[in-house]
Amino acid sequence: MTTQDEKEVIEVGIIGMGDMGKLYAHTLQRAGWKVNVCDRPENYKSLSQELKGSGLNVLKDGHQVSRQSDYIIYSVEAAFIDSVVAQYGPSTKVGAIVAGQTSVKAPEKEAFEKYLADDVHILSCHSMHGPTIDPTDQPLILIQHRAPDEKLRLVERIMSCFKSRYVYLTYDEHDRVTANTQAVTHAAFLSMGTAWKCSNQYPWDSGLYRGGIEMVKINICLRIYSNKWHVYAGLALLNPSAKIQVTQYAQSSTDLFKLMVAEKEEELIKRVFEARKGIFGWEDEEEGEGGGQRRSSNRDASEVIITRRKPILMSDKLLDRFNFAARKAAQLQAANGHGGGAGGEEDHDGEGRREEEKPQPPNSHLSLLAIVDCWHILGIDPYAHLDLAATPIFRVWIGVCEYLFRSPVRLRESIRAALYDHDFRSDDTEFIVAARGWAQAVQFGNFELYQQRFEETSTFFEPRFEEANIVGSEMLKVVAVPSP
Ligand SMILES: NC(=O)C1=CN([C@@H]2O[C@H](COP(=O)(O)OP(=O)(O)OC[C@H]3O[C@@H](n4cnc5c(N)ncnc54)[C@H](OP(=O)(O)O)[C@@H]3O)[C@@H](O)[C@H]2O)C=CC1
Ligand SMILES: O=C(O)C(=O)Cc1ccc(O)cc1
Repeated sequence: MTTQDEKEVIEVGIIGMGDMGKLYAHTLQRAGWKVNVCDRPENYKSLSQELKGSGLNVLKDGHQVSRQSDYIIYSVEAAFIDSVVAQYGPSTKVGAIVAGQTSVKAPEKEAFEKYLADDVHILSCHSMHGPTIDPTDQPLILIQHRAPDEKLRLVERIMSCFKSRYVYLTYDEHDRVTANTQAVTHAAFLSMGTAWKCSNQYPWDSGLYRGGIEMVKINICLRIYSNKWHVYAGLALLNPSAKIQVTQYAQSSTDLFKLMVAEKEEELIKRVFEARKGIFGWEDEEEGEGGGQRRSSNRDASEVIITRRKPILMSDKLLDRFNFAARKAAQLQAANGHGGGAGGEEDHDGEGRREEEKPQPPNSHLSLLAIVDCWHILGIDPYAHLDLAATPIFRVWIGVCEYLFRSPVRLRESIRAALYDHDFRSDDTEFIVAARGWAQAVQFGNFELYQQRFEETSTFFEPRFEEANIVGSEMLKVVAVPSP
């Protein structure tokens, strides 16, 4: 049967028409598949109204979707997966394939095994990007858990319209990898946000946060806080591996901070440079660089260089580009009468210099030193994850860490600032408290506590979300596409 013939007979079903469900439903429908969708029964009327004329077949509930679809994707909150599959799973059409979009797979696997009859296949998925990112070239994880190869081929044909890059993992591999890539990365950005909120100061107002790395920290942090808390809570609290990573991140931050306040210079340098060698492979005073093995053909060579060892993800030029995007967004925001700040300061200082020409103040960059230390202690190779399940945010995160660590001069400046520049002490103190607080929230597994922590900070930053999302999108666009 050709794919065109398959489109006549195969029906795709989506249960949960939130952001990801809608992205999937519209993309699949545009590719010519018949798509049955539903949200909660109480949303049936409003959803039917909203999707009138869209070509999507809106049904009342998950029973109806399950009974008539050949490939069903659950796209609901991770915390609800058990109860939703318990409800609709028994209605699944005989021989159908069932998948979940859930960001954490342990509860999904358990629910599918518990509630799905033996005559249905389990072949799950996870798009490694948010609903506003172009799925082209992004990793799309496929998990062939209980299904023959012919069903995998069918799923590949159906999903080909996303133009994503298939990555084949088991359920358990998925959770280990995403704990390393997503959970601990989010913990770092969530901690920055909480720390700034507890200092009761927007970082762009204090004058301490200028320059490309700062732009990344601020805008990605705000991007995360502008999203739905349940996505981050689910993937951290329900992933058995996430506790280890997030706890170590808080521990690494604390250990480094203690060396900083005690001004133990030698010990701090030793620890940071050991982590540098372990993660990036650069010897003590060696300037990390590509080695020029192979260059990406469709990019500026200074932006992405494929090396024998590791790709270089971030350059001065890219960071400058972020600064530029940030200034543009700030101007736009100011023009719209909303102030303007998360994107950077005015174009010129009193001396007529453009922002990027002003000397950049040194920064302890504790959050970056801590993540590299954390990867090193846990034996995580972040580069190995680039080919597997890297989200755009994770790529930006490795990129800025690599940028800081690449130059021994830059790294030593940061260590010096950490030890002797007390301007950052109070923010770093808040950061430690925040990192430990987030680690506890994950250890306790308490959704309410997580939601409360998340919302307290997101409310603080809300006025700047629009601006930060413009800049954040620009950053992710530039770094997001995996190197060929
Ligand atoms: N957002 C992201 O960046 C990504 C999210 N994911 C994962 O995808 C899944 C969906 O996320 P996302 O779309 O962002 O979240 P949303 O909150 O936007 O969507 C979830 C939808 O499922 C609905 N729902 C809940 N219970 C039922 C039910 N019994 N029957 C039908 N629908 C139901 C929700 O309704 P209600 O709001 O009333 O509860 C909501 O509309 C999550 O598991 C998430 O982890 C994966 C990749 C990226
Ligand atoms: O890139 C990130 O880490 C995001 O924040 C977006 C995201 C959230 C949840 C997922 O399951 C996949 C991607």
